[in-house]
Amino acid sequence: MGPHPAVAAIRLAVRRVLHDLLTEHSTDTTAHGTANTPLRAPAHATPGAPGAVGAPPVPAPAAPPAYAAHDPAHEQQSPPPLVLVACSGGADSMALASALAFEAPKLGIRAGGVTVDHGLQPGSDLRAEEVVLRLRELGLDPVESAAVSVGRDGGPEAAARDARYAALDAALERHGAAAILLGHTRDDQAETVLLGLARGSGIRSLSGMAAVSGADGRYRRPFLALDRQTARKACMVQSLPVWDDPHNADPAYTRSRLRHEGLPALEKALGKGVVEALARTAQLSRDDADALDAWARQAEASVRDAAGLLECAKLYALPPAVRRRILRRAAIEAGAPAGSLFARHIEEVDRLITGWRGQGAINLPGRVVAQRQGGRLVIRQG
Ligand SMILES: Nc1ncnc2c1ncn2[C@@H]1O[C@H](COP(=O)(O)OP(=O)(O)OP(=O)(O)O)[C@@H](O)[C@H]1O
Repeated sequence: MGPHPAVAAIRLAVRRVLHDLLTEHSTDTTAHGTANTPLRAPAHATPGAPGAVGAPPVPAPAAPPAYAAHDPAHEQQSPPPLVLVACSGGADSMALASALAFEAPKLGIRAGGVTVDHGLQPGSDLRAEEVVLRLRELGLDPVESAAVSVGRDGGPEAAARDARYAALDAALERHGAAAILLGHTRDDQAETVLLGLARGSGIRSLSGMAAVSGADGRYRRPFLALDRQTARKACMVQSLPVWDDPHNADPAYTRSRLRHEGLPALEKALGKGVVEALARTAQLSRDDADALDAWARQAEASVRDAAGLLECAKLYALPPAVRRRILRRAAIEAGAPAGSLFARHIEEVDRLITGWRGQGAINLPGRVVAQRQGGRLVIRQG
């Protein structure tokens, strides 16, 4: 008898991502002409992005690729690659850890784990140690807990996230890991899309979280197409103890209110498929945003004069979505911090092009100033 369907689903999701990593690794080393390619190319190509929202179900790979650990000459040259799981001890990342522990050895990949102690609740260090023990029990090695101190920048959620990713980056580098797996699910994706929608800042913020992100694609999200219920069920049937973060239920946090009040209300009004539809929206928006970004990058050269200044008449002729992207890029290049640059800022700069009536300079975050001078748009730090 095969595993429970929920366990099969989490394992398949992780297997796909591990296959992608093996494929990329072998392509990288081939492209760079490395003689001692450490990984054998997989026997099949995985269609679509790893864990991509709305990706068609693919059958389990028939002949899994494997790291060539049996090659003695090779063993001397480099150790097997390492993949880490970022685990809070919650259901999603415990399910992820269990699937990684099961799948990685079959592919000759080493599997480890890291848990971050945010130090935000009394006893969080003890809990982190407990997570470490659980990960070790699953057979992961190396496993560590990383204590961070959470600042205040951008609010409590953003500050905790920044500290967490800094610790995860450091763990990846310290261990020379190929990637870190994160347990974000389709439900998390739906929440992220709604938060983006509420910010009113365009399709990039509707595109939610990417299946692959970070420097060199170091972060992977195998569960983006899986629902939270499946991860919970997989923990239950494998008798994995999970920890419910009280922050997840704390109405002081926007995401928690959305999870416990907003989404249930939407589901009640619009029907059960709303989470899936929002996650699909993320993928479609990401594709659209990528295409528009590429268009803007190409168009940018054609709207600059010989001195590199932006020509207002040429900007005016562009579609607004392309023009605003060029303006945003120019503001960031001039020193405006991307995270503080909102749609309303760019709209104001845009009015220097589309609604010109001699208005003065526009102040942007990061002491950046945008002004129109002699038919040119000048954006620079003041
Ligand atoms: N303290 C932590 N240590 C390590 N990784 C973490 C930690 N908190 C979150 N993560 C990673 O980020 C992912 C998303 O976390 P988040 O808290 O946003 O969602 P969640 O649905 O509550 O996940 P989980 O059920 O795994 O806690 C987790 O699945 C995990 O991979």
